[in-house]
Amino acid sequence: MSHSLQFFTSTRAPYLSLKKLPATSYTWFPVINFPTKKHSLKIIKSLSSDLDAASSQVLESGNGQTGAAGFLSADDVVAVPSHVPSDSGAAAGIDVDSVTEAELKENGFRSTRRTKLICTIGPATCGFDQLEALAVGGMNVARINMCHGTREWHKMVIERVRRLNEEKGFAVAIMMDTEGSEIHMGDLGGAASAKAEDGEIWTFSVRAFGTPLPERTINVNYDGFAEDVKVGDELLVDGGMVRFEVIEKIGPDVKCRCTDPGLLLPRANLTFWRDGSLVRERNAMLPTISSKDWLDIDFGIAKGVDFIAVSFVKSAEVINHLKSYIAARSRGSDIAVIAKIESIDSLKNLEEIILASDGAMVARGDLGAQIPLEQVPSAQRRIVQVCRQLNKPVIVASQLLDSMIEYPTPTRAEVADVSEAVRQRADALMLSGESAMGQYPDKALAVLRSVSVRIEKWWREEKRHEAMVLPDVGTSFADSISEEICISAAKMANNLEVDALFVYTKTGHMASLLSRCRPDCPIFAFTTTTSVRRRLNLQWGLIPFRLGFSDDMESNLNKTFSLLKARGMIKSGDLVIAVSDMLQSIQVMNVP
Ligand SMILES: Nc1ncnc2c1ncn2[C@@H]1O[C@H](COP(=O)(O)OP(=O)(O)OP(=O)(O)O)[C@@H](O)[C@H]1O
Ligand SMILES: CC(=O)C(=O)O
Ligand SMILES: [K+]
Ligand SMILES: [Mg+2]
Repeated sequence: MSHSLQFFTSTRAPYLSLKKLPATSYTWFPVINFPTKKHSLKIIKSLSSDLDAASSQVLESGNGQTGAAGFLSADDVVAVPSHVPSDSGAAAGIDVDSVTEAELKENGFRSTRRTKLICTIGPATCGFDQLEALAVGGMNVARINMCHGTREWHKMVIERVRRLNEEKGFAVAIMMDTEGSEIHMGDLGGAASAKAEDGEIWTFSVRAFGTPLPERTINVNYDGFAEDVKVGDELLVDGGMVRFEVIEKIGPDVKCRCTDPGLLLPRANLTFWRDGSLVRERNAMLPTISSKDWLDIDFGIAKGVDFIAVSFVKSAEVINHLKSYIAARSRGSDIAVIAKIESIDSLKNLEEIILASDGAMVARGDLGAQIPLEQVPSAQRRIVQVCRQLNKPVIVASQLLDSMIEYPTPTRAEVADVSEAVRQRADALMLSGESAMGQYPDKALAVLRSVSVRIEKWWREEKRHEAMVLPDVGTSFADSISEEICISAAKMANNLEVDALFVYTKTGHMASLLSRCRPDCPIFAFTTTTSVRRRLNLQWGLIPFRLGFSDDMESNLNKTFSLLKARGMIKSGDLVIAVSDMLQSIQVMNVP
């Protein structure tokens, strides 16, 4: 197969494009930014081996710096494979993914994206190439939702993400999201969806049916359902996507009339309301972590997932319990526990839950089914603020770009919602159905990316940061020193307009303290293990590198400078502030 080489013009410069290859496997490099003549030739040659003779002659005569026989000039942009094999991190002694590297080289430090992006993986994105496209598009964390799919399927996704990291140098972390034991519908007997029309009578039942299910019948997972509901209650599917009114109870069957028609999806969440409030009968006693969840958690520990997100957390106790369970089972590797805030109880006990957790998720889908919708934005704002104060990463999730499940562009309202989450400086934004089963997963990710970068830039330029009181979160004197160092270093970085903050951290703690300050410049976080590197990938503004380093900061810095310089990621004269876990000091220096 030969690939044709094309020029097409844009407002900026002529671009070279490689046809017949998926655009996602390429990174666009401006020619002037090729770090060395040797580097550019290597890239060009590795491409040209696939090109037809005429095009490859053109390319082989080019050196990328001075123009190729009149074809390449300093403003041209060429596509290069987004992973250049000879550039692999391990060989060079430092691991960073090729996408971040290209972004740093192309746009400079200031323009790198600070907000992290999470994609829920589903049927639309579980192929290796699809996962790679998401990683190239900026996915920092892949989420698997244990509500859906089989264990075999989850295993396959985890293995593919790990292989992607190993082969292509990414640090995509894996988040496993538990099912939880709230009330939900069954799987619709295998159907992808079912349409409920206005006025139709449907039966909700706890009885076990064979497949196919009787017509207009829905299974409910909670045995006490028929006893707890009353005639006249309102039954909300997925927080109001479809509504029913309970008209009759016949033993285990509950007959309901559809009052708001819509699409029923498998395993959709169910809530029932009486006199305008959510009814919480015995179901409030259901365990947060069900027996099925414990099996899933064992699976997650065995597979070494990076994060476990716990659905419908009600108290700090369940988080503490899970953390000690993980500590006992997975010696050495520590899996971070994320509390999903999606119930009334979790809002009541917010501070203590977040304090006990390693991070939180504003799970707006279910939250909006439990509290009035108009209260969701203020709850989001409060959760983001508490997390930042307590130094825990926070994720804003659900319906960010819901219309993109079906359409290639977002609504203006969705863009405004994403902008607000970025403006609140949440650590991460999450795609759900948009990436799991939508038509345009890559486009949705690209929207999150471009809106994040734009809003972050605007906010930096306008210097509009909300000054937030950052209380002392350390429990020891040494912790307090680290906090003070990070707060001072971030302030100095802003005032001196430095190019980057460097942090050398074994556990990642010092990096998170710097991230909490949300400085203007990016934070290069150097850590010794790949697992800490992956975990740091959830936190605002951190560019995680894996690097072997010692307690001698002088030699660490020299090593870092020479490695990053060799790869064109920093240059002589760049102003850097360095802090470390080992040495409690702040160093300000120009790259030699
Ligand atoms: N592994 C999967 N297999 C099939 N479909 C999936 C999978 N993961 C997600 N989906 C689809 O994407 C939709 C949105 O995903 P999402 O993770 O938000 O689930 P959810 O059912 O809304 O539950 P949750 O409240 O836990 O987020 C789901 O309703 C489902 O249709
Ligand atoms: C993400 C999730 O669980 C929710 O929004 O409900
Ligand atoms: K879930
Ligand atoms: Mg939920």
